[in-house]
Amino acid sequence: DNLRRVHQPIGCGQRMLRLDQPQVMGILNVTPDSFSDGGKFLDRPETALEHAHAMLAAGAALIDVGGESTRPGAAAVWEGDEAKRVVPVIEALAASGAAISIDSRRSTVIEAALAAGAHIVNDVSAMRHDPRTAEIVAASGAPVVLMHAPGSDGDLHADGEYADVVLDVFDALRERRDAALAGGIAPEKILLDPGIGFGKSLAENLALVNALPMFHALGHPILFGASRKRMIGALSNEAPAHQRMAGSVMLALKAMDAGCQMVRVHDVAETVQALHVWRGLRDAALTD
Ligand SMILES: Nc1nc2ncc(COP(=O)(O)O)nc2c(=O)[nH]1
Repeated sequence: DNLRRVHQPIGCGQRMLRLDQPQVMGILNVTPDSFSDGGKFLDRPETALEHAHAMLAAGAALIDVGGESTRPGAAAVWEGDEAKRVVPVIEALAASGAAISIDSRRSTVIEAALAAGAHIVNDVSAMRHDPRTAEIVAASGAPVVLMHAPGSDGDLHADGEYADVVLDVFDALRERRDAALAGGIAPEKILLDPGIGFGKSLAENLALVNALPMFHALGHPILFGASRKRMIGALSNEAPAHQRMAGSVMLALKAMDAGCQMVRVHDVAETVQALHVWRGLRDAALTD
């Protein structure tokens, strides 16, 4: 039933999001300082909505709305302000029929986002930051992304101490999955994410990317997010964040080749175009 679970669609409001084809999640950071697109959308919500609709038109299956930058060293934002940033955008997007995930670690923000029309919860702390989150997610029936970050509940970028980063992240995700099940969240509502760039060195991030197929053994859809992250800059003569598109697309394809069900990206049009080529090549490999 693991195989069945990872291939069955997940609920997105009245619609279902198919996971038997890789899906593209478009990033909408409504924050002053997210590391690669900070500040563009915070002070003018209409530009945020335009950008979201452009990503949907370019083929994003859903929009991931975040109001707190998770960049290393980012200033903490009061949860009330975080909610004020994301709720209006989510309400407007939901009214237009878009599929939406809320990228937050705070139960009050998650609660407000779900009430505003978000369909999926994307918690970079894997529901460790806020003890109320599991009960809110369970009660809502919303699918939840559990992402690995080694820091304690506060610091997402505390250096992880790994004996073997792949096995340790695998075990940590299994533990968070089990905690979610114990909290009353159905297995088919859980997606997992290795948390590229969160408390991992370049070598550890690369090991995780190369071992992505292993994470299917946990029996849940895998979300992969490396878009514009520092590992790309580190591998491509320190290209600044906004110049990491080719590397981001390559990593998204690598994840899709590894069977990941969803990729979280800034550059949607380019990723979707690459996905079409990837699908063409894959389908050509199959003879009738
Ligand atoms: N599930 C998930 N959520 C995330 N949220 C924020 C960031 C940080 O990147 P951003 O500042 O570009 O959003 N990365 C992830 C990620 O890799 N996976």
